[in-house]
Amino acid sequence: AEPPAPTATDVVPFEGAHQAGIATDVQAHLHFAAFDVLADDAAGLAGLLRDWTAAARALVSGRPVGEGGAVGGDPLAPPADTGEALGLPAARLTLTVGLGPSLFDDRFGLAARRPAALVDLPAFPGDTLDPARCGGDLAVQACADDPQVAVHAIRTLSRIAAGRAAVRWAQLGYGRAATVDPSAPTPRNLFGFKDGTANVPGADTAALDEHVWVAADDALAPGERWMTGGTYLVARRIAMHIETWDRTSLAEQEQVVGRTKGEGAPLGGSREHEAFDPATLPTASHVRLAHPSRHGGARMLRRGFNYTDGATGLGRLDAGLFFLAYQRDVRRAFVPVQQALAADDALNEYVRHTGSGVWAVPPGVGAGGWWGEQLLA
Ligand SMILES: C=CC1=C(C)c2cc3[nH]c(cc4nc(cc5[nH]c(cc1n2)c(C)c5CCC(=O)O)C(CCC(=O)O)=C4C)c(C)c3C=C
Ligand SMILES: [Fe+2]
Repeated sequence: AEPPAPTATDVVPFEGAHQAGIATDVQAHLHFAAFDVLADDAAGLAGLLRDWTAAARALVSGRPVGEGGAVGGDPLAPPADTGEALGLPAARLTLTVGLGPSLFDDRFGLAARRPAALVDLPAFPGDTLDPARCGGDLAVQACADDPQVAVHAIRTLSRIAAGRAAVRWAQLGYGRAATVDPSAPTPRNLFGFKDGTANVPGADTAALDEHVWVAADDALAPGERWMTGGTYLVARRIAMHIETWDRTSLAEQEQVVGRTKGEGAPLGGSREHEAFDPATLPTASHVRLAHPSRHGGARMLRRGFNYTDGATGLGRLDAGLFFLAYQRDVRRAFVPVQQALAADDALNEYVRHTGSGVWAVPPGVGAGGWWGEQLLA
């Protein structure tokens, strides 16, 4: 039987000034993958990104990829599409691509095109990073309301990349651990607290222009002007010691975060979205230390997901937050905020950073365009 036609509300437009999957209302599921590029020149890299873009156009509209799709091609050849999303809706799938610092080396002749803002993240006190969960020449964030749709998308892109790029590490996530839609109920992280209350709203174009999108007047050097309209992504896989947290009193939990657990109100207040003075919160509380007032007004768009990856082997669940944050300049947002948190955050007793990456996220794709064309065409 023919798969049902995708409905308009199911399909997030692929083309635009900025890539989809950033200001887009957060979907319920994530499959994130970092890739090592195997192609050995810029033409090979550009070819991969063109092929990925063509596949992405089909995937986000709920169509199978390639000639003949999953079941309509040559019966003696492997199907172009793997088939597990046949009959599933487009599920608001978005695919968002990033280019890592390691891409800007001699392999592709891109050293002079590396944006100054694409810094290698410094080591932060307390980091316990696993190199097998760090870095990547490329990253793809697939978000969808159906986990199988997100997994099909990453599987398809990695299949198309055969011989040109290989998955370095990947992460599944669920439960929209942060929201960008202030009118939606704020989702909760695995510590049971609302997460995303003070986020940059995805519909607030002025705030996005100020805090998320790279602007033409960002003093970009000639070689890095391709980033205009783009943004920078930081990913951190943060293990949360939920068993320790679950033995902590409610009062202590609220002191650690700086907000109430039920309503999500700032401590001393009563409503989630009310204004507050961070100086009135406990000194080492997470919200006080992360607050823009301590960081020159810098904000980031948080788009993290909860994860649960089985058990640690030490009788604990391997669970946490796959923190994703988009910002105009990591040197002004993630880096100073994480420096403050790593030094003093009361939450540190309960969390460990185990994976990390930073990527330049090129601007959106126009009609007939492809990911990264501003850099590689
Ligand atoms: C470096 C940036 C941040 C990391 C890493 C981070 C980890 C982290 N956060 C929570 C839980 C909450 N965070 C909240 C607010 C909040 N967090 C950051 C930054 C990082 N968090 C910012 C900038 C803010 C907003 C501060 C503000 O402007 O008020 C909250 C409160 C609700 C909300 O506003 O979203 C919670 C809860 C966990 C559990 C965690 C690591 C596992
Ligand atoms: Fe936080």
